[in-house]
Amino acid sequence: MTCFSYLFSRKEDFARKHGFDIDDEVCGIHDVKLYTYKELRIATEEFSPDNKIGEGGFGSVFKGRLKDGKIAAIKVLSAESRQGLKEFLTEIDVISKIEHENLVQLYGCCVEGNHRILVYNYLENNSLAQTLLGGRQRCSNIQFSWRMRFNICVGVARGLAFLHEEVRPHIVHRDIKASNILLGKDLIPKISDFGLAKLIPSNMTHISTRVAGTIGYLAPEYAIRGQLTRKADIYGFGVLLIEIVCGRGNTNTRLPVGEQYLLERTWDLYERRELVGLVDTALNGEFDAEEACRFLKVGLLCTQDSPKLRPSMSTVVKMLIGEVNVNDLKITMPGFITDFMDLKVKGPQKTTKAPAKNLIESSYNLPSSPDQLDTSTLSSETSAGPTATTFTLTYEYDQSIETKELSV
Ligand SMILES: Nc1ncnc2c1ncn2[C@@H]1O[C@H](COP(=O)(O)OP(=O)(O)OP(=O)(O)O)[C@@H](O)[C@H]1O
Repeated sequence: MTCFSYLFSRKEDFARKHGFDIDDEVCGIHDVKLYTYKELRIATEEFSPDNKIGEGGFGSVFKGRLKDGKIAAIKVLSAESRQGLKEFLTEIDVISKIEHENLVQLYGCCVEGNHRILVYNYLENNSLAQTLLGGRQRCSNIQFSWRMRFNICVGVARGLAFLHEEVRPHIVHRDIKASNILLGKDLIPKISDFGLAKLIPSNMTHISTRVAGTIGYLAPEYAIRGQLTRKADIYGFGVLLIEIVCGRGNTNTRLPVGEQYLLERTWDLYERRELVGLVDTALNGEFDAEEACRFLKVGLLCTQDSPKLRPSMSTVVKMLIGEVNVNDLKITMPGFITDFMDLKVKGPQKTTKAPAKNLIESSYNLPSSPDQLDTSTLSSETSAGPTATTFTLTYEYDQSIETKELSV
């Protein structure tokens, strides 16, 4: 495959040569690596379906070989950014400078014309959703031993701790889930899609659909009151941690009632002191029971209803590796999104309704009417920046329905 990669050290030369509109301010952003559309077209063989490796809410993802020989995952954002070029490049500049063993590396982007394309380090072993949790649709034969799962959980925790506590300003990922954990050749886990929220225009439905689509990972205070803090990511991490130990997704309606919702089941077995019974049977008993139960307890600590009670990610890392003892800690009941509140998430073009039965028992103290919803704390710690997501919360009473719109 022929391939080209132009990296101009000066954006002015690049813009002049390719005829796109870069003003003086944009030219000040010198660190972002820019790819031409032509190079990416060649790298992906005209964005051939044969090179398409996935489709997410943000758009299609292609595999391609860049001019320098590197294999890349090329993510074509499906709508023009609502941001100006300068804001877009500023965000890309921030994201591409974030480097950590457990984060997917963003190489650069293409911003020619209306195109907004992100170029990432390619990871050959798919996501946890497609492998460990893929069920019958698994696209790999990797056998995840206990030691591998241990390393994956600790790696993801380290990556998230880095985003939360070391990157300045802190980054709230917003969408921690199994499909956003990719595995490299050596099975080192890498978190993808961090920092993307700010790049997405308000007229894209993705931010709205992703809330509905990943509801099993959604912290109740985020789903219900739009409070987005690092604690919402920690909740998502807790769900993921339990999934990895149990080898199953958080919701499986084909299982008998009582076993369908993983978090509910984990709490139930914790109270009965039978946590070990949850560990993935595919391990054939070959695991360290003390470690596995510790991981499940950490998962429960992370998903407690009160965000304040959830440990920080750096503490989670210490708990997982045994530097902080979790056995003496009191664990309170997980927060679930409730059955009687139907969460609808609305975008300007489309309204998406979450399936009614993804909602389970609640310990969450909901306001009794939409008017009592607390909107004062929206995005209180949203270092990933504001977005234009509108939630429509629908309250269903006996005969009537009331709605309240929240902008996050
Ligand atoms: N850096 C990468 N290396 C290898 N494959 C990737 C990479 N990034 C994405 N993919 C593939 O593309 C698929 C789609 O990724 P994308 O992040 O766009 O969506 P998603 O995480 O599946 O869903 P959502 O957008 O709702 O979060 C992934 O499941 C993965 O198979």
